[in-house]
Amino acid sequence: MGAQIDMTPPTNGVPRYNGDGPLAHHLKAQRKHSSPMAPAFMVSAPGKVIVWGEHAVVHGKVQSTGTPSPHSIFLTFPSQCKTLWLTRIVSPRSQAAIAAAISLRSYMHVTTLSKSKRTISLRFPDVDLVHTWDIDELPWEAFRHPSRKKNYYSLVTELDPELVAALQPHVNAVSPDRPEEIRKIHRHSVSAFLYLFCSLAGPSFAGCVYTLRSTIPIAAGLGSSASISVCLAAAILIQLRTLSGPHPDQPPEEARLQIERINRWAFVSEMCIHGNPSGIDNTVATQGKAVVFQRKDYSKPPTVRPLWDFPELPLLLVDTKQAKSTAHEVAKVGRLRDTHPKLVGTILDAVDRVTESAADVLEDDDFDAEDEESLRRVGELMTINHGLLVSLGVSHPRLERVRELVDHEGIGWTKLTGAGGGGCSITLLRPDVAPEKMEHLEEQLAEEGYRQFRTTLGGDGVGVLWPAVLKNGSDEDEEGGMEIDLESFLNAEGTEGVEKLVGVHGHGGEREGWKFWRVESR
Ligand SMILES: Nc1ncnc2c1ncn2[C@@H]1O[C@H](COP(=O)(O)OP(=O)(O)O)[C@@H](O)[C@H]1O
Ligand SMILES: C[C@@](O)(CCOP(=O)(O)O)CC(=O)O
Repeated sequence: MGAQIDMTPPTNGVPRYNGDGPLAHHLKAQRKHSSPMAPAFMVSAPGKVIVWGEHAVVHGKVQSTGTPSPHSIFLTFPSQCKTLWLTRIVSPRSQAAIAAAISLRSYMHVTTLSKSKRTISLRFPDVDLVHTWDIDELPWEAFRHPSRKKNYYSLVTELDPELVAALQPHVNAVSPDRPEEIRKIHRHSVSAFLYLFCSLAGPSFAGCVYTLRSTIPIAAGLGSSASISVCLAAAILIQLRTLSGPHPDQPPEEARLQIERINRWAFVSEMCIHGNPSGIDNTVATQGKAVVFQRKDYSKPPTVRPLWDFPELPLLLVDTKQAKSTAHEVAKVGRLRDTHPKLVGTILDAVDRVTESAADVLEDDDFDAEDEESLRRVGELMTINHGLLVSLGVSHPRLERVRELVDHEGIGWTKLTGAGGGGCSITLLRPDVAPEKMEHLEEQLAEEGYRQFRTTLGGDGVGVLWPAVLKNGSDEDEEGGMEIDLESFLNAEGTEGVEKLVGVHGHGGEREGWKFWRVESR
């Protein structure tokens, strides 16, 4: 039997670790010193990209109108502060899009404090946020009122305004002297944390420090907020011992149940950050792999169909650093469709066909991520989707430049991802690309001011490192591994340093220590 986090009631507020190998060795050593404190542990969750179907998923089979009519519904995208009035055309179904996890991730380190320390701290250096609250001063009365009290398995689909109000003084106490644009970012992260913490924990919860570092660019359409939301939800649920995994022998159904529990609370955190999120980003960040999502009824969240067996594919992600506005690009496509309804309708239908074909190819039993022909089919569908997005007018010269450079080197298949008009592009890399070609491309991109990430598509979702001990190629490996303490985590240099210190992937693939809920069906 493999190592696992034990669900049976523990003695000191964290799951027990039950297994052999370096982690068990480390824990035994800890027990010998009879430390009353729970060991530090880590959680991690990925960002995401939209691979096929953006814009069609918004405009497909619905027509945007400038002003509301009695037949309109109000569609809000609070994250982008945008609103659209959409009038439904009689349509049996809307169009779909596919979003997939990427290997850029957030990492959260959780340290439990000694019993006498009754404080909770957040340390989020990426956004320059540090704050400590006294546990006894949090608004427990409001959150534990019988009419409001939630359980770890509750499905919460909207925020309770009274609870939001009860948290306000504790949110407003953060960073009072910082400029408003920074305070806004801090308010989002802090509200998400406090809402989850007060909903799930209680006044007797152990004092702790939650430290987060992320390798995902913030506000670039790569799901950074969902990724931190999943980390927060997973960390607190683990501390509450409400999760039995992950462990290698776990059946996929059990693993999916566990991640659904995390996903529900990550969605609550996303609501604190975005107001009315679709739920796609947190779903992808929790379960990893990819999802097909479709908006059938605009008054409800989209339907989401997981692609549990989506393969891991090599990807070059390029950030144009060109600011984009999702609202602007969505409205632009809406206007184009109003002017040329049939033509644009046909293009949007074609995008839908591409998405459908992609799902078919990827779900085909014969698909092999190592096989050139299989990759070519997926790549071509990306190229076609990009061409259709160009014809909708949502590309940008900076995005076209990336495509041009990649095509010139013959390195892979490129498309813009997300709203376009700037933002990021993704390139599916051909197998066996000559290293010098890759180097040349990377040099050119760097020279022209692009930020680039070598990543993979369709990787793991939420992961757990319990306790926070990893083999890092040091002498300590023989002793079971190196303990990741708060200081080394905070001092890791840049995103590369974070990856090197705690990344879920080492150079030779997955790193021993990190565990994932395995959701694949084969
Ligand atoms: N590394 C991080 N540390 C702290 N908070 C973060 C981090 N990444 C994202 N966030 C939170 O998520 C918000 C970004 O959400 P959003 O603008 O939708 O970007 P994205 O599209 O990347 O999710 C930030 O304002 C912040 O509150
Ligand atoms: C254009 C659209 O289809 C994707 C927008 O993605 P992003 O804001 O770039 O992550 C809009 C949407 O689906 O809400």
